Amino acid sequence: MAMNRFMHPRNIYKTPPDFIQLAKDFSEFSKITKTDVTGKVTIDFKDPQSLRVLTKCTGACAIYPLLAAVKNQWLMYGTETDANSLKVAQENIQKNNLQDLIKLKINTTSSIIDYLFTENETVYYDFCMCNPPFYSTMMELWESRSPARPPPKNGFTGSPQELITEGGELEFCRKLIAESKKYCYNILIFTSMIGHKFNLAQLIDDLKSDNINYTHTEFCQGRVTRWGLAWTFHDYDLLQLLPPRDKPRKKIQPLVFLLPELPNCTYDLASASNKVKTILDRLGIAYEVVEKRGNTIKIDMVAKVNTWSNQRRKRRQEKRMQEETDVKKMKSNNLELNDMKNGSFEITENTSSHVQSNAELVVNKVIEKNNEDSNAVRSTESEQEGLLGIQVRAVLKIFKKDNEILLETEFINGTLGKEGLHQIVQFIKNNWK
Ligand SMILES: C[S@@+](CC[C@H](N)C(=O)[O-])C[C@H]1O[C@@H](n2cnc3c(N)ncnc32)[C@H](O)[C@@H]1O
Repeated sequence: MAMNRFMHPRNIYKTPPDFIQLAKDFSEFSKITKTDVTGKVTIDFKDPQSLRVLTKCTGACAIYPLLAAVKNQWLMYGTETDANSLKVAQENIQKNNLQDLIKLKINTTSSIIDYLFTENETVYYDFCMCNPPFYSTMMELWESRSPARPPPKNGFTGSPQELITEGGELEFCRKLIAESKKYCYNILIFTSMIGHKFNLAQLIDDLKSDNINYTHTEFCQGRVTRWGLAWTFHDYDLLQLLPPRDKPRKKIQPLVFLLPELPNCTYDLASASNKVKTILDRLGIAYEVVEKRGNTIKIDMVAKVNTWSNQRRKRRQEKRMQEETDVKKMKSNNLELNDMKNGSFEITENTSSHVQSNAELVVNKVIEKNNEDSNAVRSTESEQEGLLGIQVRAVLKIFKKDNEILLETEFINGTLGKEGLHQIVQFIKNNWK
């Protein structure tokens, strides 16, 4: 679904770019355009090469300083760690003759804004904007899109250094927040673009718990949604930056479950979260406590194999197989005993198969059938393991409210979708004893 109807009121693409004019101005762009039956000029948004040419004609590097300088004549100061990106950005600035408005500086440190103030602590900026690399690894980049979703309508155009940073955008923005505290008087408003909604929620929690004044918004364009986060340490009304949305989007309420009291256990957060962890261990689901503060514990869990569904069927099957093996053993012992009594021959495994009774044949058939079934279960699991994909990744928030311990779940990604997470929650509920 195109998100254009939720576009920010000041989004410059509210008026779509004029592809006919671009094709006239840039011969390279005219080569990738197509004219449809209605005469509309368009490009293939799924083709990375077409997107690369398009972004080249609208400016990919230092794009925000360029837009701010051209639209508002703001003085912008751009920073970049990648020498090549900095070079291309500098060329863009010169081509547009904006070197008086935009200055660039290479950042050779691991800081984000810290290094800007090492030489001069008395520089002041109205605001800072950050477009962080979104992912922590190439793997996360690919896994960020659930295979359950249709293929992306747009190709990826970012290079690895543009898209990847250690700890992903969450840690990048946390670092920016930490550095912002140090330079709270040098910059009036701090802002960052956020690529993942679950990171926005985490960062908002961080700002809230530090009592920092913040606001956030959504950028909707084409089929992409991104989020913007702004915070300040000054007495500044951030809400005036954001006019209310004319068409509010439906808010998805998180799913919250009551975790009842456990027998022989104190009813508190620690016991409840330990129980959740024990159940996740039992399911072989990897997890990490990502937050522990006050009345809240947050667990980031990643299930790579579906170990929770059909548990009852698997248990019934195992029990039946055990009973059948016991029956078989008993019968074979009886046979052995009879033969010993008759003094005819010693039973070996080979000879016993020749003296199977019909009943045993039936038993063996059932065992064979059951083995087939359990192999089928195993092969599906090993196929799933072979895929090395994520079945369900979610954040489990266990918190105390009004003397009750609650579990709130947030689906992040995974091939089994939200249904997979519901099944895990159901498993937790069934085993809450
Ligand atoms: C998503 S890209 C944005 C590219 C470009 N700044 C723009 O807005 O068009 C993120 C960029 O952040 C750069 N980067 C990563 N760590 C940085 C840091 N500590 N300081 C400045 N830039 C950094 C990366 O090299 C990458 O080019």
